[in-house]
Amino acid sequence: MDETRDGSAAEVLAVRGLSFAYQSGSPVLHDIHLSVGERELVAVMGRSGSGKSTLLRCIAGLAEPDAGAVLVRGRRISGKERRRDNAIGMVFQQFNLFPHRTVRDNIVMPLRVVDRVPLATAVQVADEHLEMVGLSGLGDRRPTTLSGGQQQRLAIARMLAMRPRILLLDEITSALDATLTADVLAIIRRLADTGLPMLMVTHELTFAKRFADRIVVLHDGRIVTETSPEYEQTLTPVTEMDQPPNVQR
Ligand SMILES: Nc1ncnc2c1ncn2[C@@H]1O[C@H](COP(=O)(O)OP(=O)(O)OP(=O)(O)O)[C@@H](O)[C@H]1O
Repeated sequence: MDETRDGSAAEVLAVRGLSFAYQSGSPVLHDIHLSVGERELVAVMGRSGSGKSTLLRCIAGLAEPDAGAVLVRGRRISGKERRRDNAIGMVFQQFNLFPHRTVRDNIVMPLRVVDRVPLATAVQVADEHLEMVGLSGLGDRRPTTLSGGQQQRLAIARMLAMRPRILLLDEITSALDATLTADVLAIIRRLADTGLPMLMVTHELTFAKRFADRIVVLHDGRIVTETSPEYEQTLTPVTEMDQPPNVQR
């Protein structure tokens, strides 16, 4: 059996020794180790270009690491499997919605095409997920008629409907104002509490401290700090974006 037992029972996602370089350039990620447990929301922070999005893309199977492994509940799975099985869902800063389809169809379509869910079931699942993110009643509208926060919540609902076992969020609130950011992150926090582990890239230290269980800091493709939000002092340099936190490499 293609199985590698390599983590504790509570560990849902484990990244082991992951390294990656784009073909055109020098290495971007170096020997990354991290884990996300049951009901955990882990924030990934770091200055621009430190490798945060690349890390999520490698974990999601959208980029193939040069070394290392990604394990889901202790089982090592290839990038192809991660993409195929919807094991790891990813929501992007750009909402990537279908503008010519209704809000409801934006959820129904991937369910039908990717998971071959019957239409009536897909519609029911879509409406349940719209309600979950506070968008019931808007199913017949076009995404372009929604606010930025509503569009982002639709993108989250669409991914959740695919029932991922882990959710990766790449700067999903960067286009939103502070109030909408807090609204969206409150939904994210509730979902984590219901048992969906998440890894969330963000530049917002205030929100990371408020909503995340742990904060992982990347600098030049290496994890330089892994801490709980209480240890604010170790994170101060990240907000200044001028030097790595003062911790051992
Ligand atoms: N498609 C690509 N081809 C070559 N190099 C890339 C590509 N995408 C990103 N890079 C480089 O990889 C490094 C990490 O980029 P990445 O987007 O992962 O950083 P980031 O921490 O997410 O940045 P930001 O906070 O600005 O989104 C950067 O030096 C970037 O220039």
